[in-house]
Amino acid sequence: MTTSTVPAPRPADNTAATPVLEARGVIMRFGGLTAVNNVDLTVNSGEIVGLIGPNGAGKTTFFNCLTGLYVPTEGTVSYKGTVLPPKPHLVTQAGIARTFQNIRLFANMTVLENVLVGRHSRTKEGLFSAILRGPGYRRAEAESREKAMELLEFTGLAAKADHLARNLPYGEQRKLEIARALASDPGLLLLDEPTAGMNPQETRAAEELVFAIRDKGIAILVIEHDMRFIFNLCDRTAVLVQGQKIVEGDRETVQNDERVITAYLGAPLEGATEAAPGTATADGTDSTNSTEADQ
Ligand SMILES: Nc1ncnc2c1ncn2[C@@H]1O[C@H](COP(=O)(O)OP(=O)(O)OP(=O)(O)O)[C@@H](O)[C@H]1O
Repeated sequence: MTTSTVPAPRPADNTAATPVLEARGVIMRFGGLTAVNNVDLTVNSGEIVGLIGPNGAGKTTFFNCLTGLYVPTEGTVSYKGTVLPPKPHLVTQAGIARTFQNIRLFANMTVLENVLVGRHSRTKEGLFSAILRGPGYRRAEAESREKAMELLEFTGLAAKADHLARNLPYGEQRKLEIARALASDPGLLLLDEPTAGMNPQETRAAEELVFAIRDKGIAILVIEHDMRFIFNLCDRTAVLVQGQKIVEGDRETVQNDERVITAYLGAPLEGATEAAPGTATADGTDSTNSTEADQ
């Protein structure tokens, strides 16, 4: 298996780690298809946890269950000990933010405005006031702008605050999505393929950004097909195959697990030399350049 050239920085002190996210027995069925099958997953404070698996394994569906976009057929999702109602705005208010596999920015709004929209769950004024600059907006404007600019500084986008989002290069659009997610002051950030479509330089910058977010005290759960990214970053990685979590553990545990190798190479193994199209191999090489699917 390929080894990383970049040692993974770890939290200075994770001894007082407490569960931030606890998913218990999550099942999501679509008719006769069980896309997520009885998955348990915990993310502790200070952790970066990876979620990997071949295309169609149920990763994004699981994220959608965690964030209230889908109501799980069975199971519970708790944030800091409280079971969450499956409603996206309540999940965001509770402290979970996410990015999507496909970029979902307001293309004709500025970079700053996009972050301000992400802030609306933490202000009384809300989305429309932020867009229309109504009376309530003025009262909260200074504080929200200050916070948004801080986030743009943090993500390296401050110089482009007044640019239209659609004019940003791809890698910066992904950063902006993260800045917008951070604007809701989350305790847990879910990243769905944050490096999809990025070049190696942008991917490396994204790694740095994820570490910096973790160092701010925000726990992270990340879906990625780029195994180098996952194994550089994550304290633990869970592997989903056909909706089931087949293994969870550190890099060595996952990389050496026969079930993971089989899942990525496909069965039967005899004579198999390539991963299925659109998947990443377990040793960290991609079989195609892009694996994005509309979710
Ligand atoms: N809304 C839906 N209705 C019906 N089936 C769905 C729905 N969403 C997802 N599925 C199915 O559930 C399974 C899991 O899909 P999902 O997108 O969660 O996989 P994934 O692991 O995120 O894949 P990828 O890595 O390609 O993004 C697939 O068979 C998919 O077709």
